[in-house]
Amino acid sequence: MDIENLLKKTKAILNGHFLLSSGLHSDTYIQCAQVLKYPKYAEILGNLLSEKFNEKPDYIVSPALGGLIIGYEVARAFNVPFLFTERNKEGKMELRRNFYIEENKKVIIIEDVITTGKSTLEVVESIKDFKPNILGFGCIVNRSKKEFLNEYPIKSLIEINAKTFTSNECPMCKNNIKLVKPGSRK
Ligand SMILES: O=P(O)(O)OC[C@H]1O[C@H](OP(=O)(O)OP(=O)(O)O)[C@H](O)[C@@H]1O
Ligand SMILES: O=C(O)c1cc(=O)[nH]c(=O)[nH]1
Repeated sequence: MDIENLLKKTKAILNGHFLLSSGLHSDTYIQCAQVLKYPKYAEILGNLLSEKFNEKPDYIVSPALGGLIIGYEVARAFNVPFLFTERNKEGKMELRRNFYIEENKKVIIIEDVITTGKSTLEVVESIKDFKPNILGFGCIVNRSKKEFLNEYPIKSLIEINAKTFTSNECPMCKNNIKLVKPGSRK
């Protein structure tokens, strides 16, 4: 499947001036909710992402909100439980809702987009007390230009090389283009 074409066709690739989860600015934003709003595409993307891993996990874990749909579809493809983390009032990522992982279980963390990897590593931190055996990270779009995050492999359906800027060096800020914040991080 041509993933770039699918993202374009579903209008998931946006151009403008965006504040990313990491605080960086970019002229490109991949709004995966636009492609994932079609259940058939979500299922196909989940299947394709599951095929990138050669070991079956015991659990898929994703951060809310962006990771929910694709994480669920990858879990469905593997036929394993899907757990999600969410932020508490202080903004700290937590596993809630009585979710737990038995010790030494194989876990894959699934995201919609990885830019800096900060959110993914917050998921790792939030489940570390369960001593998981993390097989790797998966995402629809890898913007990080990395194949590994810490020691773990990043498997993606597409790598997109979109530029990011700090607010000081952002050319869109200099041109007074309105800044849009699509994500949910406070
Ligand atoms: O690799 P990073 O630099 O951490 O950026 C990627 C993260 O940003 C987005 O989430 P966001 O925090 O915007 O929240 P949302 O998914 O709830 O909208 C996305 O869903 C990833 O989780
Ligand atoms: O870094 C982010 O926050 C981010 C970038 C992107 O292209 N899409 C997204 O959902 N989040």
